[in-house]
Amino acid sequence: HYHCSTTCGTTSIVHLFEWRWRDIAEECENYLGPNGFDAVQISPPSENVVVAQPWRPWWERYQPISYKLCSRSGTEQELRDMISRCNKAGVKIYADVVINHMCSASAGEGRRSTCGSYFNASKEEFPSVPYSASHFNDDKCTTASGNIENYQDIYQVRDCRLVGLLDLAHRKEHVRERVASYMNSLLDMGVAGFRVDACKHMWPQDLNAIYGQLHNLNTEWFPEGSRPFIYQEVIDLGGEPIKASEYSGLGHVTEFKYGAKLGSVIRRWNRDKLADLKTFGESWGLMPSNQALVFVDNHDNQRGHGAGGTSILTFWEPRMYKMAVAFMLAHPYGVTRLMSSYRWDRRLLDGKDQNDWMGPPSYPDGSTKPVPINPDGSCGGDWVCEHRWHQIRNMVTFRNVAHGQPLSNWWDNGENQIAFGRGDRGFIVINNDDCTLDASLQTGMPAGCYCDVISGQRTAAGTGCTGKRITVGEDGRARFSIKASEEDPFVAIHSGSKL
Ligand SMILES: O=C(NCCCOc1c(-c2ccc(O)c(O)c2)oc2cc(O)cc(O)c2c1=O)[C@@H]1CCCN1C(=O)/C=C/c1ccc(O)c(O)c1
Ligand SMILES: [Ca+2]
Repeated sequence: HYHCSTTCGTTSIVHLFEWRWRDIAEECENYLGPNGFDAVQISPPSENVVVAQPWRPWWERYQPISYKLCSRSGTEQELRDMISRCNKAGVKIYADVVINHMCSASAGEGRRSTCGSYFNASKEEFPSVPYSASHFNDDKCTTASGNIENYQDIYQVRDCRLVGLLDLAHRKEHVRERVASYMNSLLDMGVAGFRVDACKHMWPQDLNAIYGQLHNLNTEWFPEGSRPFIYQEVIDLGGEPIKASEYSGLGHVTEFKYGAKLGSVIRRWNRDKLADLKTFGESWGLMPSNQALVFVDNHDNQRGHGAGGTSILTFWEPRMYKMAVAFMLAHPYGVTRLMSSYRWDRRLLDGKDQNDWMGPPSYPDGSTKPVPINPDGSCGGDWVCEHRWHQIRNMVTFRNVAHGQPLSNWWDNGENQIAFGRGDRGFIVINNDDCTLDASLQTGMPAGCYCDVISGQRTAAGTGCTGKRITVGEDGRARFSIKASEEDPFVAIHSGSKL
C-alpha cells in the first residue's frame, strides 16, 4: 500500500562478512526483517583450510577442503537454525559458494581444516567430498607453472590454477554432481540463492550444467517452483577478453565498474562530477540494469588492492561513503548489495595495506568474536555495521518504497549538485560542491510535509521529524538548502516519511 515502508519491494542485500551464524539469526529477527532488508549474503559455509601464515586470513574461507558445513561462522546445526529464523523473519539467505577450486596446492596434508577433515593438497586428495587428482584440470592447463600466467588467454583463466588454487574440472560429471549436491544441500535447508565466487575462472557451459541440476527453493518458506536467485562474481573492469556478458544469460552478474566509477565521481577525480551521473547506467559501459548486482565496495576491494582500484569508497571515508550508498539506493539501476565490515589494523605502505589479509575480530584460538549491539543500535567491538547507520537504513526503506518507479525530475547545476526523484514516491538532493546548494526544485511528490531521512526521520508517533522538515507545495516544488560543510550534505524524502 502507499506507505509500504518495509514490505512493498524489499530490494537490498547486506553482506554480513565473516559474521557467525548465531549473530546473523539475531540480526534477521531484531533488525533486518523489521527494516525491510531483502536478504543476507553469508560467508562461505563450507569447510576450508586453516591458514597459519599469515594468521587466519579472511581469504582462507576461499580455499575449500570439503563441502561439509562447518566453518569459522559455526556448525551445520547453527547454520540450519539461522536460515530458518531468517526466513521466518522475512529475510532470505544467499550463500557465497566457492566452487571453482579447492585449497592451494601448497596447503600441505593433514587435518588443518575447519572441520578437521583429512586432505592432501599435493596429491589433490579430498576424501570428504570425494575428489582425487582426476577431478582437477592439470591435464587441461597448458602453462608451465600450472597457474594462470596471462589473463588475456581465456583458456588459462578457466583451466589453470588461480594463484595456485587447485582447479576443479567441471567438464567431468562427477565434479558437476558434487558441486550441485553441495548447492542443493543448502537449497534444501532453505537458502534462496547464491553468490557464485570466481565465475570468470569457470566456463559458462559448465556453470549452466551445474545450475540446471539445482533444486527449487524449499516450499516450507517459498512458493512451489521458486528458483534460486544467482549472482555471479565476474571481475570485469574492461581490458580482458572475458566479459561479464558471457555469464549474464545464466544469472545476475557483479558489476565492478559501478563502484569504481561512482567512487571516482564522488572523489571528483579526473574532472568527474556529480552532474555526469544524469546518464549513469548502460551508456557508461555498465551492463543492462536487469542483469547487474551493484555495490559501492565489497570484501575484497575495500582493502585497496582488489578490483576497482583506489577509487573505491569504504567505511574508512564515511562522509563520501554514505553519499555513495545513498545515491546507489536511490537510483533505480541494478540489484543493490550493502557491505557490512569489520575494522582491522590498516597499515598503508606505498599504497598497499600490509594488513589487507586480516580476518575478523577473533580470540587467540582463532574463533570469531560475537557482534555486540550497543544500546544506540550501533555495533561494538571492531564490527562496523554500515547497514545499521541510520542514513543507510533509511535509504534501504527509500529504495523499497520507490521500487518500480522510474528516475524522474533530474536537476543539476552542471557541477556537483544534483537531485532526482523516483516517480511520485521519493526525491533526493545531493550537494558535493564546495558552495551551498540553495534551490527550489520540482519533486514530483504530492503536496505536504516530509521528514528528511538523512538528518533524521519521522518520530514514532508520526507527528514530527527528528531532523530536517521539507514542505512540498501544491505545485510539487520544494526548497532545499544544503551547506557544503554539513556532515551529510544530502537530503532525501519519500512517501513513507510524509507527515
Ligand atoms: O594476493 C592475493 N591474491 C592474488 C590477487 C587476487 O586474486 C584472487 C582473485 C581474483 C582477483 C582479481 C581478478 O580479476 C580475478 O579474476 C580473481 O580471486 C580469488 C578468488 C578466490 O575464491 C580465492 C582467491 O584466493 C582469489 C584470489 O587470490 C591474496 C593472497 C591469496 C588470496 N589473496 C587474495 O587477494 C584473495 C582475493 C579474493 C578472494 C575471494 C574473492 O571472491 C575475491 O574476489 C578475491
Ligand atoms: Ca577454473
